[in-house]
Amino acid sequence: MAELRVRGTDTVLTEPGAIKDFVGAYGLDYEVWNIDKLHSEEAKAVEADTEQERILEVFSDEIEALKERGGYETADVIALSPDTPNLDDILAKFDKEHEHTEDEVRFVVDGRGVFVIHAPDDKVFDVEVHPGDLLVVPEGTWHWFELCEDKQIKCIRVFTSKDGWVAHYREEAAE
Ligand SMILES: CSCCC(=O)C(=O)O
Ligand SMILES: [Fe+2]
Ligand code: NI
Repeated sequence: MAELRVRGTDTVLTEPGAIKDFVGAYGLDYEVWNIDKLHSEEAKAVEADTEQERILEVFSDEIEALKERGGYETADVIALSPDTPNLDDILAKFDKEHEHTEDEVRFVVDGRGVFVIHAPDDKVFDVEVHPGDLLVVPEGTWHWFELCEDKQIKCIRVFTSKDGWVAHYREEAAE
């Protein structure tokens, strides 16, 4: 389950309902999917050419419902680890404050990471996400992303349009 920490305060939320309510006030969405599905006999029997395809198949019901709800079109799986080539270059795209012109929809399959949200009221809060956590950061929300010390995450990403995922950095906006 996720852990939400409000910077500069003692506020730490771990109860999914409390996290959902807190982020909901800023237009974000948080929910928990049954990650155990991935390790079920049924999931293991899923015919797929790649692990990514198997993951997308196992969670196809949840993904389709999400697409329906949010008007999203496509989904893929991103996996980052210390073995990822050019990991630092990839992380450098995520770890500076930025926004997107479409929602950022991430479901954690393995590992963990921290989405740092810079809210319009200047509150800054960390949402550390773990396997089973779904977080939707709505378009236009200023945020950044960091891996934890284990530098490992595997996420389903759901997009409105693949080229929608372009980061618009705060510096650009300041120009
Ligand atoms: C593992 S998803 C990385 C975070 C991201 O896509 C973003 O911040 O735009
Ligand atoms: Fe982002
Ligand atoms: Ni957890």
